[in-house]
Amino acid sequence: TTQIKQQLDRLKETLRQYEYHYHVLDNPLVPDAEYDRLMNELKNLEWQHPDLITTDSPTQRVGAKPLDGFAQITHEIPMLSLDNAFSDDDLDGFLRRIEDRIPVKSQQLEFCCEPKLDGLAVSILYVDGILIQAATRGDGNTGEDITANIRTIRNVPLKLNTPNPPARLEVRGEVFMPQQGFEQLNERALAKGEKTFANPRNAAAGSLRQLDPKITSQRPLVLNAYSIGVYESDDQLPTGHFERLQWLKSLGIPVNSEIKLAQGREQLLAFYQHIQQKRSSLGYDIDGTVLKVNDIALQEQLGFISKAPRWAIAYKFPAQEEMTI
Ligand SMILES: Cc1ccc2cc(C(N)=O)cc(O)c2n1
Repeated sequence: TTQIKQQLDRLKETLRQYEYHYHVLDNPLVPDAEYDRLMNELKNLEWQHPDLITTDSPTQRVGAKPLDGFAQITHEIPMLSLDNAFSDDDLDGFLRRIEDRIPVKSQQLEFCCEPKLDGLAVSILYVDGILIQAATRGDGNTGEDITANIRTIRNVPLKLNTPNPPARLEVRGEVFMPQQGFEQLNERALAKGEKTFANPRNAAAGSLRQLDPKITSQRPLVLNAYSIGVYESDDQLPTGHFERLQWLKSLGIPVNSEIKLAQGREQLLAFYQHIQQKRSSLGYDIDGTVLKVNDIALQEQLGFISKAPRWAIAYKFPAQEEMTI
């Protein structure tokens, strides 16, 4: 069966590369028909040799049966929320509080800037490069085990795209539902006389809280990573947050394409205005931007205020007039 094993490994690795290029690099290598053909070839071969099926196979995204409930998971490192800014003055207060604590003028400081995705924060643990466990943020200290549901999200890799993975890597990110998928889901629900969701965030939350992964698997969910939690490896991580996110992307973890480095107050405001102008054309809901001191050593010096980091701020947009349908 070594012959069969080699054939299975080749098929799995090829499908993983196709998924990486399609979902993470946004640059498909082959037409969907070719991807589907290979996936069916792998499914048939695994059906003939069920004993050779591995948990990281691209065919193993949808769990067998529905759960009775969700187990609780305690986060080794608390998942904290962000302090908010609602005006340029609030942003200036954030910058001043940083300058009060570290001997660096904010004009010289580099920030990692990103759109603030309006979804649910999750934690995904990879051990030796294999997806082992996933949890909701919950109250920041304990969340729900949603591993079976996270596995169904097509842009979440079941195996990291590297020959020497870290012993343990916890990826933190936001799971959201793009607007188009949300509208199609509600149309289908209406047609079937089922309940509709008020907004994409509720739809994403409802989809992740499904006890039956087969239902979650049919929901158009997307993950975008935004930070690293637990990390155990012989290799050091990059010393900047932006560089860490690019490293995650090289491992096959999807990262939002709008994330940029900015230096000083003017460039922060320019990023905020740039994203605000793009907001209606992004294709997914955001409620502002997240601006983080990029240098990890400085983040550690700045630490956290009670529950939110002193080194990051969510600069939110004014509430949009809700469309009354
Ligand atoms: C530390 C932290 C906490 C919550 C976050 C939430 C988002 C988000 N909703 O996009 C992005 C981030 O970079 C975050 N960063």
